[in-house]
Amino acid sequence: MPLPWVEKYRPKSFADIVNQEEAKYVLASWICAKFKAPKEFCARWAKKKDREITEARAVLLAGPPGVGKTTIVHALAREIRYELIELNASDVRTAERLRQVVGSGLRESSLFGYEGKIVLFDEVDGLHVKEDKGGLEAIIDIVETAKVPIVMTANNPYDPKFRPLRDLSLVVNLRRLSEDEVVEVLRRICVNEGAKCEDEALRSIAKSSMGDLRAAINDLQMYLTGGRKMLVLDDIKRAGERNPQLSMFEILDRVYKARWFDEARAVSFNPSFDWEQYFVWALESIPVVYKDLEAMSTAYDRLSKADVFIGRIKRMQEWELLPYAMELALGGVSQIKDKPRLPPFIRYGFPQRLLLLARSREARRRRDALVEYLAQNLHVSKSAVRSEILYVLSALSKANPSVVEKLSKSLGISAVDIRTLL
Ligand SMILES: Nc1ncnc2c1ncn2[C@@H]1O[C@H](COP(=O)(O)OP(=O)(O)OP(=O)(O)O)[C@@H](O)[C@H]1O
Repeated sequence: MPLPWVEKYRPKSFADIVNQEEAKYVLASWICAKFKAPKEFCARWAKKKDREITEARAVLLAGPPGVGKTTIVHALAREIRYELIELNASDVRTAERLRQVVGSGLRESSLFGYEGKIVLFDEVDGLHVKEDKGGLEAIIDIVETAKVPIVMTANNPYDPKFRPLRDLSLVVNLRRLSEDEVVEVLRRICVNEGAKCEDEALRSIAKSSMGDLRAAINDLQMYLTGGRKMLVLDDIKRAGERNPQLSMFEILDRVYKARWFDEARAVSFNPSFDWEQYFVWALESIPVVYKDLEAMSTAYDRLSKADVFIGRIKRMQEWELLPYAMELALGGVSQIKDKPRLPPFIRYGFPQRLLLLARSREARRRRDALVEYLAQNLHVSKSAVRSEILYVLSALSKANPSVVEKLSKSLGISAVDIRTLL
């Protein structure tokens, strides 16, 4: 599977982040005033001296989607060589778990030689004040007591429910990117991918992204899937028309807009059709296309039946069953009784699953490093760690959570790192 370009081109340093200078200066000034940070970094970026900034307990980055809120914190952690502890609304949902993760995570030193830790609460506005009351209170509690930098992000922090959190934090607004800025980033990606992209085509993508760089990059990747090296305005206008090298965007469009069963099934005969990718995309596109619950559930039902076939095919290597799976996954998803009228332009999104896989790469890398570390120190093989020791540890730690703490002390590994393994 290709790496999503939003991850591939996620800026690694402050300098690479496009046009959020004010936010960079404020964040850097805050970090440099209150925490340990490299001199060169502070000399370049810490330009603000206002007390409001240098004394704030936490920073709340606010702004529309896809303008770099999460990216700026990742880049900051890298610049100051801090370990990033990233949490989102679902982690925060149970206050207990939050305390566990953040509490011990902040106490112990890290296995990987970082200078410190920085906590990112991503999308705090994803919290529901009623259901997640404990979560919001826990964040406030942590902001009030923590000794490490805490940064939060939100699309809309002005909701009254966040008042207490807002009062404790320095709110930094990130700007929506201009059309020219988006075009500039897209142009650089085209050059890097060795693709010739017409300026007008990039401008058209930028226009419809409305300042959301993530959406624009996803769109560009969709237009250039399958190793295409050329993009002209006509491609964008024509998306959906016949073309032998179909992008996933076009494949989905053809499947959903097919007028009869055979037309949908015929999409699989196209040389660029990749059924494994199609499954991932179809799974997330169904609710985008079918707003009607009945239609949505029928489509999911057919896709799940196709998936049962795929499971059997993989287990028993009975490839002759593949046509049945394809009929269900293509014709079945497309031809639905009383099918609702579809809009002329459907905005398919890049599958979150692929994005998550890319994002969790770092977590997987760490897990591997830890398994190796345990294997070496306990003088057993890595597979023994994975198949036996982790299992025993997980059972023991459920019965008695202090086991993890003890192990953490005797091996000198952070308890959080151990917990990620269990
Ligand atoms: N200012 C920027 N400069 C360079 N790239 C950016 C910028 N903003 C966004 N991007 C690109 O868009 C992707 C998404 O950005 P990011 O996840 O930081 O957005 P966000 O503001 O946190 O959005 P959301 O609120 O939806 O989480 C990044 O991986 C990066 O490729």
